[in-house]
Amino acid sequence: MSAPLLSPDELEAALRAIGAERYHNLHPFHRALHDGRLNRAQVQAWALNRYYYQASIPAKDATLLARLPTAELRREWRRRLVDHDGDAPGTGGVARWLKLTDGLGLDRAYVESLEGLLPATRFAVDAYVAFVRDRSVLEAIASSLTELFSPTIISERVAGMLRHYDFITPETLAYFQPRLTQAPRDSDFALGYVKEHARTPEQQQAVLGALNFKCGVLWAMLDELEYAYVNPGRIPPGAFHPDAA
Ligand SMILES: O=C(O)c1cc(C(=O)O)c2c(n1)C(=O)C(=O)c1cc(C(=O)O)[nH]c1-2
Repeated sequence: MSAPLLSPDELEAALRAIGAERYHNLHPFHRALHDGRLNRAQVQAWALNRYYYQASIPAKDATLLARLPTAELRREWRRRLVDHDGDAPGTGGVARWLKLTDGLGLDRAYVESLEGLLPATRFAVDAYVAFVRDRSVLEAIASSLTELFSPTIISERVAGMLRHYDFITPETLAYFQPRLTQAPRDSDFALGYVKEHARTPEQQQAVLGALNFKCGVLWAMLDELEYAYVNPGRIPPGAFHPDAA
């Protein structure tokens, strides 16, 4: 049966339903991270792997920026590059993420070298960048819509980690504070764009597929963190090893 044409609000409801079912706040590794059930080495592994996601976001936004057809859209999207890369050395989200890995006692050169990444982190992040590069502008914009759900998880994470881990301070979690305003601004824009431009059932299904894909990217990263560092705790050869940190 072919998919029905949804009203813009029905499309939004369908997108939100995907988040409610599939967003990575539901993953057991995140639950353990936020509830204080991980040790310092496991938190280090999470931050080290997430660094690759953070560092790749501006590259994925740059590939999309190049394809946006109007100055208005490019102006809107280029803010994301500045948010992540900053406008001077030591500023921006990626630099703030390195404050987190510093605060956890990881060597900065080791983090930036990407040598300790889990294979699935690399595959998942690279797949996200390739998706945004290769799919339609509509799907590329829709794939950023996980950010609709991130303020809730970020609030939970900051409160939970500060409460449960004595090695975490407000300074090390400074990455997250600006995201609480940046993410809603960005996702409101992306949601408005998608509601306006997904006008056929095929386009709407493509948008929903893009969000499903992106939820899978985030979920797959946590699956391998769980497998490697929690249960059964089988670390792939060459990946970050707590004893070596
Ligand atoms: O902490 C999180 O759980 C979380 C999730 C997401 C997301 O849902 O993709 C992003 C971020 N953080 C984030 O910090 C960020 O800069 C970001 C950019 C994007 C994107 O797809 O363009 N997602 C996310």
